[in-house]
This record gives sequence, structure tokens and C-alpha cells, in this order.
Amino acid sequence: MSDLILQLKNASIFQGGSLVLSKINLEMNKGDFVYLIGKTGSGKSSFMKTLYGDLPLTEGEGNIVDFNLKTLKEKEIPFLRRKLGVVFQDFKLLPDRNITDNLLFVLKATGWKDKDKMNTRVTEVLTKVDMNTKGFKFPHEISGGEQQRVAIARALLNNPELILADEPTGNLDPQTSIEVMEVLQDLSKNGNTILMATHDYALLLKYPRKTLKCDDNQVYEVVQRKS
Ligand SMILES: Nc1ncnc2c1ncn2[C@@H]1O[C@H](COP(=O)(O)OP(=O)(O)OP(=O)(O)O)[C@@H](O)[C@H]1O
Repeated sequence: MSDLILQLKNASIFQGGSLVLSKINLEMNKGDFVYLIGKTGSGKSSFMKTLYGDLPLTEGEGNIVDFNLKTLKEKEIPFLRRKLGVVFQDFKLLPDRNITDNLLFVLKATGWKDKDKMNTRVTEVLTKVDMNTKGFKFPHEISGGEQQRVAIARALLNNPELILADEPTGNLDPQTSIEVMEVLQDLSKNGNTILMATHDYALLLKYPRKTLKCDDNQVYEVVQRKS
């Protein structure tokens, strides 16, 4: 099996007919961690949306976890999403049920049937983010950082081949951002592949990794200087 998880060749991204990003070229292999940075409105979210099938790719080529983004059909999108773990800035937990039920809901929706296996899987992912003792709590009863850790656990449920994190620390204070970042770093050390959009430069300095910048409709690699 190839280690290539994501490949974009001259991929251009449009919103409402306007060019947002032109001719992106990118390869990500299993285990890579890549940052996507850029000012507000520079196209980070549009880039992410294209990768999880929310925005069609109309120009250039794109392959992600064995799906062709150019020919992706509406009915294939749920199957693409099952191979991706998507984490958003605003956590997107269901407010009307506790943490365990939030995760069980996703397992049910993605075809899991065996109750014991489902409970085991929920325990496994909550343990990875150190939230296993809080499964009975409702989202409003835990902090923002804890909610984001649960959202990461939810993204891990189906063993995704690629984690797409769109400003995962955008709503968190600096200390809590570091706690969430430590979780992502641990996942990366354990072989997970992660693309993270952020505008938090403090995190880039603390955890230097390959960095792509969206600016002036282009995406280019930024080389961080070691001080
Ligand atoms: N649904 C839409 N229809 C039309 N234009 C859009 C739409 N969504 C975003 N845009 C435009 O596309 C450009 C890129 O927006 P995008 O949200 O991808 O940027 P971003 O870098 O993620 O910004 P932010 O950090 O604020 O989320 C902006 O000019 C924005 O106004």
C-alpha cells in the first residue's frame, strides 16, 4: 500500500466564482504533520473544505485517502468523510447529550452495530485525549479545551487516515491551546497524519513543522528559521 495520503497537482480553489487559491501542489505521506497558515480570508477554510468534499475541486487534480476530488460524487462524500477525521474551531458537539452519547451517535451513524465494541471504542478514544472519566458530562459542563479534546476523540473514532483540523485552537486561550496541541502532537508521534489550519504563530514556534502559507491567492512553503 502506498504511503501517499494526499496529493494535489495544480489544484485551484474557487468560492462563488472567484479564485481563492491558485495551482496548489502538495503531497502528504502517512505520518506527516503540516500547518496551513494565512490571514483571515486567505483561503485556509476553503482549502480544508475542498479536502473534505464540501467545496468541489473544479481545476487541477486532487487525490485524498484514495478518493479523486475531481470526480467525487455527492453519494461518495460520506465514505470520504469516514476516512477523514475533521476537527473544527467551534467543536460542534451535540448539546443535548453527554460526551459518551455524542461519540456513540457517530459510531451508529457510521454503521457500527455491536454495543460492546462501540463502548470499547468510545473508551479507547476518550482515553487517548485523557477524557475517559468525563463521558457522563454534557458539553456545557466541560471547558472549551475539554470540548476540543472530545472533538478530537470523535474524529479518531473510525481510525481516520488523515486528520483535518481547521483552527482547532481558535477559540481557546494560550494555555488551553497548548494542551490541545499536545494531544495532536501525541497523535502525530503515534503515526497519525495531520493537516492543521491555524493563525496561532506561537504554536508554530513552539511546535515547528512543515508550514504552508496561503497569501495573495498562492500557497507556498515557509521555511522557519531556527533561532
Ligand atoms: N460561501 C462563500 N461564498 C463566496 N465566497 C466565500 C464563501 N466562503 C468564503 N468565501 C470567500 O473566500 C475567501 C477565502 O475564505 P476562507 O474562509 O477560505 O478564508 P480563511 O483563510 O479560512 O479565513 P478565516 O481564517 O477567516 O476562516 C474570502 O475572500 C471569503 O470571503
